[in-house]
Amino acid sequence: MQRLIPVLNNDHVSLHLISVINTLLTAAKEISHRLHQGSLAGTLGSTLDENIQGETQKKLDIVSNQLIKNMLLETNLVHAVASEEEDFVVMGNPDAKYLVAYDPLDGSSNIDINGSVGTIFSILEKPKHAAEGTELFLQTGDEQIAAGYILYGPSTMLVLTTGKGVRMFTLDHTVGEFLLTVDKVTVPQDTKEFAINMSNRRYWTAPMENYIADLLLGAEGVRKKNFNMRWNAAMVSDVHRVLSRGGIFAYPADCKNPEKPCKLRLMYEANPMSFLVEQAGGRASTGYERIMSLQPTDIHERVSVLMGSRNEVDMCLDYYKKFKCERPDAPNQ
Ligand SMILES: O=P(O)(O)OC[C@H]1O[C@](O)(COP(=O)(O)O)[C@@H](O)[C@@H]1O
Ligand SMILES: [Mg+2]
Ligand SMILES: [Mg+2]
Repeated sequence: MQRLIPVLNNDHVSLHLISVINTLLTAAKEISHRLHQGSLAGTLGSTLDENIQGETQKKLDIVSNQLIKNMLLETNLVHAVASEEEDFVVMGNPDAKYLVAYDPLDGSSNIDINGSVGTIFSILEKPKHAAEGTELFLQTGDEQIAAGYILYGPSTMLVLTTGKGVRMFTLDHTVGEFLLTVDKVTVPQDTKEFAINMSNRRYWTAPMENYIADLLLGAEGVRKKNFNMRWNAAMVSDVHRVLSRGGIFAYPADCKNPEKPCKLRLMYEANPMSFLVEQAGGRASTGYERIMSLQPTDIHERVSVLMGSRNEVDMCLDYYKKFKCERPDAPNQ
């Protein structure tokens, strides 16, 4: 089985970018180890702090964030980082060209129940025009030069794209290396599986309400087939299932809280996952726009997300065209 670095060398990925990715993996191996130790490592549970988005931080959110940030900045190859757990952009080497946006621990409500969690990352280059701080990161998803996630499940996996398809690697704990296990990830175009938090149903807008209602009618309804539902409450593991066997994953804008119509973050959740899904032949949209075409306005902004099997996402988008309604999210909110 091939190791990560020769695979990236074969793809002509620059040595500096390989080094940045490898540094993320060094941090991920440490996070994986701490997760495996569970309560024994003394790092489970919550802190008394909240992040800038008002969410309670788990101890492992903080530990994972520190590990990734410190290791990336120590390479001297990173110009700046933006993290879910950092209020502001953290500057690194002024002469370096890489920008890394990351969600250090995704699905963190799963930590205390020994469920799957992950780390998501998106790598950009410093823009050609002069920019500082937040402004550096305000680039569309199409500008990403690499993106991926590490899934800490029964095995620890890296799923990576550098714009030449998607590959999956599995951490071999005996040698401490990520080995190539799926060379060309392809999302099946059709599916009978959907992933959405059904408890939000009463807050959905008409397009999603009607789309899911038709899925639930199964073989007796207009879709003429039975659908199954899965929800892990960790985007990494829900999208991993979609990349592995197809499906549609949705966290749409809703009317639950007018101050916060969307849950998932554009820069370090939606964009990197969209890059992977599109590179694997799937589709990623807000319901109205292609996610990777959105012009970000803030590093922590949130966005409506529908992604997965191409034909199923297109079917869902037909409902967005058919059922006109007021959008709870203004574009780019
Ligand atoms: O709790 P809900 O509404 O099911 O939301 C689950 C979603 O929230 C998230 O956990 C948010 O990520 P964080 O844990 O990084 O804040 C996603 O991974 C997941 O898809
Ligand atoms: Mg997350
Ligand atoms: Mg997180």
